Amino acid sequence: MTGTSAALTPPADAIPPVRHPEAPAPGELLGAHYEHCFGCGGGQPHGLHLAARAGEGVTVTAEFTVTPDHQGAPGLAHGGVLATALDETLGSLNWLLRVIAVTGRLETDYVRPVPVGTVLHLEAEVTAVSGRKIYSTATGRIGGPDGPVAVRGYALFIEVKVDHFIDNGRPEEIQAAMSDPDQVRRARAFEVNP
Ligand SMILES: CCCCC/C=C\C/C=C\C/C=C\C/C=C\CCCC(=O)SCCNC(=O)CCNC(=O)[C@H](O)C(C)(C)COP(=O)(O)OP(=O)(O)OC[C@H]1O[C@@H](n2cnc3c(N)ncnc32)[C@H](O)[C@@H]1OP(=O)(O)O
Repeated sequence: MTGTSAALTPPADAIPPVRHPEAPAPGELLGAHYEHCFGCGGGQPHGLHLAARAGEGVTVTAEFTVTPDHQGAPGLAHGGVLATALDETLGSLNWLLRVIAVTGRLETDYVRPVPVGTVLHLEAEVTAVSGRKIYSTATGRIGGPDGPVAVRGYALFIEVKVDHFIDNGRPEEIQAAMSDPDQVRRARAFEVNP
């Protein structure tokens, strides 16, 4: 069984997403949005180290290698970790819109078990935008980019300002991020929307 709830159905006045003119070219790696992000950061030893690449339009592809650190049942990926992979891939789409957004709702279908050692091939696209609401979907395949679907994700992201993090994040990490020129550059890039 698959499908999404009413909250993930774009309203009638939703519009197609618009790729930002300065979005990375198709094929370009997006890079981590934060060094200590569990989904994409290089500074998390047991993180997913998910690497997303811009696609055509408002799409991305990403790969995630399931390691023994990601198990739920013996030899199988934990469902919450797979949801994280979907969340991270879906979240990276917002960089192509140059919008900072957080996950409001994420729904998942688990279609096939994902063994340790698997490379999960993810693809995601923004399907619609309505005001601050960004609707997107993703699939994760095993055995190759054209292999069988193992997981599907459907999400609603909500646009926020940088202040969302500054006001809510623990001060230690916020201070460290604000002292990191790369992080500040990335945060500023979001703020110069045309
Ligand atoms: C130098 C300092 C550096 C700082 C860092 C700078 C840059 C960082 C760069 C990138 C980082 C960006 C994101 C991280 C990326 C990837 C990680 C993966 C993604 C995540 O892991 S991210 C963490 C998990 N995520 C949260 O931690 C969210 C917690 N949450 C909230 O913070 C609020 O809840 C919020 C903001 C979501 C909304 O709050 P709000 O007050 O702004 O807006 P409001 O409630 O009015 O909602 C507006 C419209 O969305 C609808 N709506 C809202 N929520 C809904 C739901 N759940 N279902 C259905 N509809 C929903 C309403 O119904 C309304 O719809 P309508 O307009 O039609 O009435």
